[in-house]
Amino acid sequence: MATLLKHSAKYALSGRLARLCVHSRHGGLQCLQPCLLPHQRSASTGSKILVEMDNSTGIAVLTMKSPPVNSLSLDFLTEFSISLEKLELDRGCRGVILTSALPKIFSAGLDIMEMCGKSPEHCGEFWKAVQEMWLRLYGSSMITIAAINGSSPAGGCLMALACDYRIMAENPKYSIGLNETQLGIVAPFWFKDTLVNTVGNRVAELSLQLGLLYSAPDALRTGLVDLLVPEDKVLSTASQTMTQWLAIPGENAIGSNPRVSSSKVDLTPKVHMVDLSHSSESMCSLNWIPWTCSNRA
Ligand SMILES: CCCC/C=C/CC(=O)SCCNC(=O)CCNC(=O)[C@H](O)C(C)(C)COP(=O)(O)OP(=O)(O)OC[C@H]1O[C@@H](n2cnc3c(N)ncnc32)[C@H](O)[C@@H]1OP(=O)(O)O
Repeated sequence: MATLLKHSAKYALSGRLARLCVHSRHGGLQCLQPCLLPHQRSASTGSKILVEMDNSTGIAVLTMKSPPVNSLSLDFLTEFSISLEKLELDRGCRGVILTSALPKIFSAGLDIMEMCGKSPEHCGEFWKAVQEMWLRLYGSSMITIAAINGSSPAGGCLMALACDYRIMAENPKYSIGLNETQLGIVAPFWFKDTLVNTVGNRVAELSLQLGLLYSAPDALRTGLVDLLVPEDKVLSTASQTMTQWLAIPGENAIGSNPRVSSSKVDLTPKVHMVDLSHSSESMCSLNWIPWTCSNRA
């Protein structure tokens, strides 16, 4: 039982993770959920995001559940940022695993309908929400791991790139990448910077110029994701990886205990980011919609 409780402490997440089974000392498979005490976990759900927090490990699972494709609408982005902010303010939360409840899709990226025929005010509000999502995720003082259990084009890829570590299902049918160019859009510079920070200049250059979507194996080869695992192991591997990351002593690792206050997080070492507001302006001034923006002649 002690071993099992230790495992429970390690993996004890309500809902999806809590349903994980481990080998007990006695050889059989045991489900962790019955071992969890109610006070160890909490769950909150909005219409598009489910947050499951395990207080014994300090790990939260943030599950996107907005059919059909977890597109990043204004409502979605608002709920996402609020969820992340709440976790950030919860000093017991040290790590966040981002995943999807939808089969085959992590996120389809920005919701195209939000940018189609909308007023400049709406575009501005929407774009601000995109930036807010990225800032919250990228600048988080918690360890963030993307458990990519489906395709993740464009803004979906950006979300994954904003995390500290990416684990993807090794399904060759799933693809990931910043494919904006294929849609006739130029990815904003901070999308580009986030990609460069992960895969380096040359791969980023080719990816962005050609709007490449990588299959899971190719994404691993280029360094776009860090690890491929069988689909049914994505979440459990993310949990194990998180435990390793959280074991790094606090002085050396943002996100370890004691938590660094989010107000003290300095983004500059991670990205050369200046004024994001231009993206909003250019989107509106170009009257940006995917299928009317052409590439340069
Ligand atoms: C300053 C400018 C900055 C610009 C930055 C842009 C970044 C972006 O994120 S732009 C958005 C780019 N996204 C994409 O290109 C993804 C397009 N979608 C797909 O490739 C596929 O839909 C999928 C691989 C995600 C899923 O394929 P699947 O075959 O399973 O499903 P579908 O039949 O294609 O789609 C189902 C359903 O979902 C709607 N949909 C898909 N993507 C989006 C989206 N991004 N926004 C809104 N809605 C989307 C699709 O139209 C289908 O709807 P219906 O069932 O009603 O037809």
